[in-house]
Amino acid sequence: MSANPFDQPLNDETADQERELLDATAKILSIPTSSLEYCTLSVDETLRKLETNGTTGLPTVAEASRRKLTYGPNEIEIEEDESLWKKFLSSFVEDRLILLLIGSAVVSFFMGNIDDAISITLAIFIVVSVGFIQEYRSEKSLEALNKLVPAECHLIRCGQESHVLASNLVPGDLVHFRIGDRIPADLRIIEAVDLSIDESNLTGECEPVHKSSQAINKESFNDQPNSIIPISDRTSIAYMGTLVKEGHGKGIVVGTGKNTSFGAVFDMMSNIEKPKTPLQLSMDKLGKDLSLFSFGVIGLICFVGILQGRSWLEMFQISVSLAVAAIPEGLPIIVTVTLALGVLRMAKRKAIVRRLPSVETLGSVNVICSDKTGTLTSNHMTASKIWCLGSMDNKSNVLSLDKGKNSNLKNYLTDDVRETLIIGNMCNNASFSAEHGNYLGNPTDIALLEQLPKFNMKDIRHTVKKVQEIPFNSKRKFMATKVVNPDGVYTLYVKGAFEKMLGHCSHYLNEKGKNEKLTATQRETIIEAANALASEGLRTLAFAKQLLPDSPTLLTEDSIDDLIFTGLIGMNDPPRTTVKPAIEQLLQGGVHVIMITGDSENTAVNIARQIGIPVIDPKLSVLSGDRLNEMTEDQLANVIDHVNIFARATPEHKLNIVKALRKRGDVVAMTGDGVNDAPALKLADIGVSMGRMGTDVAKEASDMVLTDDDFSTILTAIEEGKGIFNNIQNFLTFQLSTSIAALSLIALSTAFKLPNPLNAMQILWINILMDGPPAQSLGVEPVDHEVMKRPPRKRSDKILTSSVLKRLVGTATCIILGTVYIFVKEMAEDGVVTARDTTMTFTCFVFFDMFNALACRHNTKSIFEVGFFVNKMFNLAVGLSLLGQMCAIYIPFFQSVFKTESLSLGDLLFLLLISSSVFIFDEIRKYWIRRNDTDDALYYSIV
Ligand SMILES: Nc1ncnc2c1ncn2[C@@H]1O[C@H](COP(=O)(O)OP(=O)(O)OP(=O)(O)O)[C@@H](O)[C@H]1O
Ligand SMILES: [Ca+2]
Repeated sequence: MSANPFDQPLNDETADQERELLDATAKILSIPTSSLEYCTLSVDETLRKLETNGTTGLPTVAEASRRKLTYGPNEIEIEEDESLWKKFLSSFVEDRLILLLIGSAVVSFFMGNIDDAISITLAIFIVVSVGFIQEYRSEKSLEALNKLVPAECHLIRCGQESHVLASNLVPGDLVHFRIGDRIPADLRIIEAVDLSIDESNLTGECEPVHKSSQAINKESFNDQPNSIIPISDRTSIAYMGTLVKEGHGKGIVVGTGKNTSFGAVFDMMSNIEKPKTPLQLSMDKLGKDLSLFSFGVIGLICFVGILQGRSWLEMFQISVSLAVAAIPEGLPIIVTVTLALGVLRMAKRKAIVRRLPSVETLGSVNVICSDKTGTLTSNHMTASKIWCLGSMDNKSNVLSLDKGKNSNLKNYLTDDVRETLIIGNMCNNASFSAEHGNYLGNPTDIALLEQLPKFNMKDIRHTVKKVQEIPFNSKRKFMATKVVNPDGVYTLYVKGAFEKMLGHCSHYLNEKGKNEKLTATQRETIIEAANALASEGLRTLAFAKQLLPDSPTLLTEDSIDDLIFTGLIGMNDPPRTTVKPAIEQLLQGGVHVIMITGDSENTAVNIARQIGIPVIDPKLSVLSGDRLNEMTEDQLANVIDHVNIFARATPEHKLNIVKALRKRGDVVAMTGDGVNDAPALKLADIGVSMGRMGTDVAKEASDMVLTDDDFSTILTAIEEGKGIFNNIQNFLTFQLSTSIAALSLIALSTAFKLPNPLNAMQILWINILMDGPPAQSLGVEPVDHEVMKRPPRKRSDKILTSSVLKRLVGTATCIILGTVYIFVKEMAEDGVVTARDTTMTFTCFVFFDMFNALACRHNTKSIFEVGFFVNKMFNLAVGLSLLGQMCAIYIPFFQSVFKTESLSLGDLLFLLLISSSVFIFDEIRKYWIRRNDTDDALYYSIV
């Protein structure tokens, strides 16, 4: 186990890619930016130079607006690098098959087949346009994804503190940041408490960098090239986009938007193509395999055709069009568009996917690990009970604070209660925002400040001087502040988890304000009282203090000892209302739900029971951090099956639990909001963070952000994920069956020495239907809510399962038989192939295709059950396709292009009758599957 879970390398592959990138970034970062200048200036010099104030920020709003005009908003824009036209034109030459088609048009032209030349040119234009529009859409929707989570920050301007969008910042602004925040601009740090910042996304250095307000001595970097201080040595600068891993501080904005180091690298990053998702990769591979196969078949057809003495130009045209049609070149694009549209749909349902591959993984999740505070509960703390040893002496005697906002509890203010409240006040970093009319900061801290008025007490932090702070973090589980009173007396105030604190307490404060030695029985009483509070689901904090001789020595974590215990406060943080039903549904769908919390065992068990996480026997189902420390990874993997709750977990424990689960082959989703969740969020197959109350660090580490902070949104996301996967399977069935049918049709007619049933133009039209709108519309089929009742898909499961293949071959056979029947029947009537014959065959194939598309809208459910009107885009696409087909048959211009002629209404009806067979057969198949309810019905293997 590594001491610092943040610096564990998470993935070797990405590490390699990152390294490459970083070499390039290093170059860019050596270009001077404002941070280079300001890191060597003192705090005062910085303030003077930027004409701002270190406590109140910029003096006037007007000044801020003026600067915004000069420097622009604090945003990094991506510039469009190529014009649309250029992109469109280049797509003609990028595809080799299209080039071949153009070649064949040119050849036709010179051979005097002007008709053909025009038709093929037109077809090429349509094929390329449809492809281009789809690709453009996919790009646009991917771009839209990047804008979904805007950055925010704590700004102090004209003495007012507020929470604003980071884009509002201008140079000279004063900002406040704390553990878990993302730095909103390049800042010159003017105040730092135990501050370390993770700059790995800028420098690649995993170890967080310790930062302070100390100016850098320029002289010591004279040996560097151009005497430039390396970016990682500017320790008085906090860079935009980096993450606060420890402590808190204040800084003055010195660079915004493009004038930041992040802005400089971002420009470069935006030109780098995103890695493809596993699904996209496997689609690419499938596409390649199919191409190879099709080329083989087409080559054979062409060869046999020429041997039979057919016109080589005709064979060439047919082959190339067949290649265009049979090769599902649109497949990867449709997959991307489907993923991207799905992701946008999820965004509307409040789940923002930050990494596309997660969508595929969502359907396979079989374990959800969730942190408690802030995820299952809302992290809106209210101090609800207070207990002090002196005034209340046994555990059942507690002072309840939930008596309404205006209640007066002054009469209960014994000395130990007062001191406990004072510690809660002193050992506190929340601040009041006049603009918002409430406190900003850590919810625990806020809850403590909100109690003061009930006792007629005031925030007295301004009356003392804070000299040192050991900030709270999840590993330490306490916070300490050292202050000096006006009379020169130093006092240490400590608050934190009671297990951590009690060991360091030697005395307690009695109700009269006297220190007394703690006896063993009294310790027991404190533990009992703490457990009693926790068993009610309250988050329990202990409070203690110590008078220090006026020693200037710096306090360390280990030197804290010999404290005076004053009391306990139980905080209420009820579960979110939507959590319980969500967990119920998850359990029903075969997903194992585990709570991992930094809170105590009793609190965790109480909350778990409230939200329906099964805790049958607390001895077996609950594991605490201490016991986790003693276990090896294998032991952990063994017990994890029956453990539902991990309590008093550190960030490292959270990470190890996820690791152990993944090692067993589970597909793990981890949900969390805090800095303590970040490493686990990153390691999980899907990290899910809370968008509103969650920290930036957690959001940064996660794959998905829930914008409404609602745990149950995960259900929606999983549902969409499963739905998207089904849709991809469906349009794959559609595309491949059409492709196989077209290919086989030409192959058969060649083999049996029949004339070609479809000409080149017709094949290209079919290609547009198959690769274009109808296929795409299958990708946006609304989710069937029943997917949630099915078990998760296995990670290793292929997208083309054997049942998909069976269905595909069956459908293709049906289409081939029907079309061949029409062709042979029409031909037999007059013995020669006329325009009417091919028109009939062509129309028959197109009708088949449309019925096939209809059947492919669902893999197991009857369309009558799914409903004909739920997928509007599908109806539109099919409607337009049919309209197009009618144009091809009845409009003279297109008749000459497609070499068709008008059909009678009777003909059309007859064709509809024949082609509906593919739909009817598939309905029968669905009925049969559902009646037998075989594994096939699930389409997936059971986990
Ligand atoms: N601001 C704070 N100051 C001092 N102690 C705190 C503070 N916040 C929390 N604690 C104590 O530390 C404990 C653990 O907190 P931690 O952040 O590790 O997890 P958590 O937020 O309680 O739970 P979860 O991991 O479910 O979010 C809390 O139970 C509480 O006793
Ligand atoms: Ca949390």
